[in-house]
Amino acid sequence: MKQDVLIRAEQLYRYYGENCAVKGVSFDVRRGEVLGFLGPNGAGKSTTMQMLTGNLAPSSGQVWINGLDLLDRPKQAKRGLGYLPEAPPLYRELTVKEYLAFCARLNYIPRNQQTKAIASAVERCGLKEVTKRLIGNLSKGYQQRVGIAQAIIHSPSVIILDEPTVGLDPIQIREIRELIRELAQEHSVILSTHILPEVQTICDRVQIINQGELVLTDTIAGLSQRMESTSVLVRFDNPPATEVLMSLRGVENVASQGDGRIRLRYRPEQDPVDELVRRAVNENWRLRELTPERRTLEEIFVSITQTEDQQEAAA
Ligand SMILES: Nc1ncnc2c1ncn2[C@@H]1O[C@H](COP(=O)(O)OP(=O)(O)OP(=O)(O)O)[C@@H](O)[C@H]1O
Repeated sequence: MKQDVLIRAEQLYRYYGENCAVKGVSFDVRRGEVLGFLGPNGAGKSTTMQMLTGNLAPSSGQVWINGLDLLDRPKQAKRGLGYLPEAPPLYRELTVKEYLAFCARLNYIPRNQQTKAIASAVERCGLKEVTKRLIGNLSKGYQQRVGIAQAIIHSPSVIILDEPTVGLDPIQIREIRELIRELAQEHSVILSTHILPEVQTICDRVQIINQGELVLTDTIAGLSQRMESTSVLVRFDNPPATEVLMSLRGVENVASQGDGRIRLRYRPEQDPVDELVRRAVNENWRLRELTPERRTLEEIFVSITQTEDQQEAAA
């Protein structure tokens, strides 16, 4: 396995009784990468995260962490991993410091290095002011920071965060995202989420899972490209016939919007705007408006994760 692949999942399957929740999921996470694992509720994100962290046995398939087979050598393999589950395992009756000391022991950090490891996690997660407070009395945002601190206390090469901002208020969300970005400078991160902007703002690469299957893997730059315009809204005082617009190179669909505007959809590699403007001038269509439309990430997500019937029902 190449040195810079920190996690490799190969053909992971997981059944719950008859229900196949994860179907043949394979991917790599490389050093320095922030991978967004995106999918609607029930898509199989948590099940996959639990298999990657050794908390749930796959029905079949394999996971390697830093080249170590997770099923064959679970103890050694897990040392390279930090995990923040959807419901972090916090002890509300302990102080932050007591809890992190407990986590340091759980992660087999040698006794003479524990104080340093705790101080570093406290510093990096912005917990300095609250080390003596009971976890149960902290705000949800601070509790999430404590959850992240326990995930990084043993300096793992990969951190897996399952829905880290769910239930937080907008300011806390912004702070936790900022913290994740900082952590990403030293660790590879897998971020499982159903929140699209989270992926856009934090990740380098995204994978979309739907009904247990990976349906898209792309870089954030590639995703931005998919969002580029493939339609344009136009309005003419002297509109040509629909057939004329249909005959423009690249145009696939012409739809009147009822307010005098017309939407032209075209193939991504064949932008018809230059020809349209030229002909509008030459043939006196009296062009009054021309607005390129961008697909939102949300639309791409819906088009990938819903069937045509579902999209029509939602429209
Ligand atoms: N312990 C379980 N027993 C039976 N079915 C389960 C169990 N855990 C999950 N499932 C089912 O497996 C499928 C995938 O669930 P999973 O929790 O992995 O999805 P998810 O993408 O993490 O969704 P969410 O964001 O809602 O947590 C769902 O159909 C769910 O009902």
